[in-house]
Amino acid sequence: MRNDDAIDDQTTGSFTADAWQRIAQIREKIDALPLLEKLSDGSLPGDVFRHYILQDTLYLNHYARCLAIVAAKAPDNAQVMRFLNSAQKAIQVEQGLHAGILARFGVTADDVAVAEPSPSGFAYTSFLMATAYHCSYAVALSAILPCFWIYWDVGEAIKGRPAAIDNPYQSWIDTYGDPQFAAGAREVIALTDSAAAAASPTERAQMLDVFVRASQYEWMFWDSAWKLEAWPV
Ligand SMILES: Cc1ncc(CO)c(N)n1
Ligand SMILES: Cc1ncsc1CCO
Repeated sequence: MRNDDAIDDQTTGSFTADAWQRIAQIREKIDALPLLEKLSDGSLPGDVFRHYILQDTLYLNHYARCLAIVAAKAPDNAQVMRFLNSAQKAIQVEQGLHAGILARFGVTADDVAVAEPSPSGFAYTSFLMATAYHCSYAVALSAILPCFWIYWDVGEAIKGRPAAIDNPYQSWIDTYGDPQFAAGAREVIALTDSAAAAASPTERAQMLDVFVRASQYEWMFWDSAWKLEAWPV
């Protein structure tokens, strides 16, 4: 598979190579999601994408803050700047890509301001926030990694399929298929490996736990959009 080749080059036997292997089943299930198949051929129902993008706007809002917390915990200035830069980019995606798409769907800034997170979205961001605040740099880093890595992987997978003409979701595909997004993900992978190399066995076990949990939430986030998930009461 596409990302497994990239890993073989740079990270064989590393923490991230093991972690990536550990979530192989989750990745297969992500690859099989009808939402992604229909997003890549342009046939995804508008209400599903609208639900997804609105939820993802709330998600990126929290995710940017998690990146800022990770930046604050970083052991050196280069890593502080790396994550402050990512936090900024996440907000730019929210205000650029998402605002443009939401406007097309007739969703206003006021609608976004009062939107409620879905149960799955709320669980994912709550987990990331708690981990970023409460845990060490290495563990927090491992929790935020699947967000980069899985989207890089999905972006590559969609790019590898024949492009649909006039796909209404092309701007989304271009964002995550961008080589710059891939480069950012690779950097975070390398930093996570450095942090893991310096971590105790207990801390490394925690790193793996949060990596797997975040990956489960990545699958749930898409699945919940597909089901237009809302609070049952
Ligand atoms: C839920 C989710 N995970 C990852 C990304 C990639 O940034 C995103 N936009 N949303
Ligand atoms: C992870 C992530 N997702 C959208 S923007 C961003 C930060 C890219 O550096």
